[in-house]
Amino acid sequence: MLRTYNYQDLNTEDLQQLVQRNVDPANEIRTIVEDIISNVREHGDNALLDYARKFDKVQLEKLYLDKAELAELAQALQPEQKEALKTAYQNIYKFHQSQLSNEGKIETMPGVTCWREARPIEKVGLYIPGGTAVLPSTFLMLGIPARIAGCKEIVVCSPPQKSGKVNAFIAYVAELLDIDRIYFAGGAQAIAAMAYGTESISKVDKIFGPGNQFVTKAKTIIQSTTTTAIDMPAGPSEVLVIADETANPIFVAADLLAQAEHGIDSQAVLATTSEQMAEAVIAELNKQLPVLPRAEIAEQAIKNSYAVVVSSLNQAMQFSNLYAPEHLILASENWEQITGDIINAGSVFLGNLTPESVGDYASGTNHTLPTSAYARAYSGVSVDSFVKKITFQHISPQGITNIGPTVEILAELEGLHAHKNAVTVRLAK
Ligand SMILES: NC(=O)c1ccc[n+]([C@@H]2O[C@H](COP(=O)([O-])OP(=O)(O)OC[C@H]3O[C@@H](n4cnc5c(N)ncnc54)[C@H](O)[C@@H]3O)[C@@H](O)[C@H]2O)c1
Ligand SMILES: N[C@H](CO)Cc1c[nH]c[nH+]1
Ligand SMILES: [Zn+2]
Repeated sequence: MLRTYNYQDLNTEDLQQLVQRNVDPANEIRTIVEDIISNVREHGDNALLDYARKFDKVQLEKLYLDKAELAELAQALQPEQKEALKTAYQNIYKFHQSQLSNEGKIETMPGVTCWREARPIEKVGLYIPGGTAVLPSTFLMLGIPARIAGCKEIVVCSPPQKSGKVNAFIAYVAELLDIDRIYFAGGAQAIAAMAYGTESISKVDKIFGPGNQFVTKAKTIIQSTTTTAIDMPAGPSEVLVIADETANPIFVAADLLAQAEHGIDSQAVLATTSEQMAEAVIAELNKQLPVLPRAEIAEQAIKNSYAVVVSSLNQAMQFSNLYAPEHLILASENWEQITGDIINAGSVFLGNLTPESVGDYASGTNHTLPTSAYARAYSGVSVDSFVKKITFQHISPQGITNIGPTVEILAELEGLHAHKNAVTVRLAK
């Protein structure tokens, strides 16, 4: 069920192929998405209504739910469900609030002072996935840092459910976050609407949130064609588990399946130092998978997944750094030996008692993370993602005497005499 490779049999080309995911060689996804984007640009709200009919099978009467409608929907929740969402809210809030740091002022030379201050991005767009599963946890993961950062306008889009509404959990999170409206827009059309604006939806400065291949492709396209920025490419979920002989195969299989159940294009990879462990995990997958309610989805994802047998934890880490997983689980009693070697990963789960699911929901870390090897260069969402850091400098009378001659020489060297003069006129005073 899980393809297994021996690391030592793989050459560099095999490894490169193995770590590739979600490639779109014939540009099929790009072509579909470009067409959706230009349709939304041209037809605005009407295009969104058409796509809701086409992709979400919903005939919408209006494009959003307001605060009163959301509050009414939220009443359907049981007290323990509200409590669970509140606990998650508090933990995520605590962890993200700790990210608000005030950097000190630095005197680079006597009288020359430099510093940075954070300012919120004013208009942000949050995409909350809702195709194969509705994800209120993603709403918390994006809404909390946006609120902590102090963003003025928060536009929220999520695909409409068959009921023509949003689900009660999403409605309750909207209440916790004090959100005024949720727009019914899913997929690439939601991203286009927030990047260009429509009659109802404001154009935003930056779009956040994970999604399927259509959402992710739309984000990467609008990033290069509009002035709207994106958090990162955060596509189909993936996990890489490093397991040695101290791992528990029941836990490892459960962790692989937890990400496999997200979508047929999710990927769950095992890198193990023990052939017996690989066999035991496969036996567990065979037991645990068929009884899952989302077995069909998970089975497809597991077909798209594999195990690699390595000779040491160091070799496992070498492979993991090449793969650059969204989630990395160190299923070993010896995890402390190898954390220092982690170079590329979105979020890391240490030891045998730390399931990835805790990060998905409630430990406090953010679950919006780079996929498809983008963890080589991107970090996951944080409060920093919602602010710009503006640099400041101040030069005192002593400072201009100290730094002025250096700038004059450098400006002269570049042949930029007006630059030099801006210093010279001050030195002459
Ligand atoms: N990386 C992360 O941080 C992270 C976090 C949470 C979820 N995820 C991933 O987000 C994804 C959510 O995907 P989803 O599909 O459930 O929901 P989604 O909201 O991303 O996508 C649903 C929308 O896709 C569009 N769509 C569906 N089929 C289409 C088609 N054939 N052509 C054009 N558009 C189409 C529709 O508009 C639909 O509303 C999953 O893959 C999950 O693994 C990633
Ligand atoms: N694992 C997802 C990120 O890839 C996040 C999530 C939301 N709900 C459950 N899981
Ligand atoms: Zn998950």
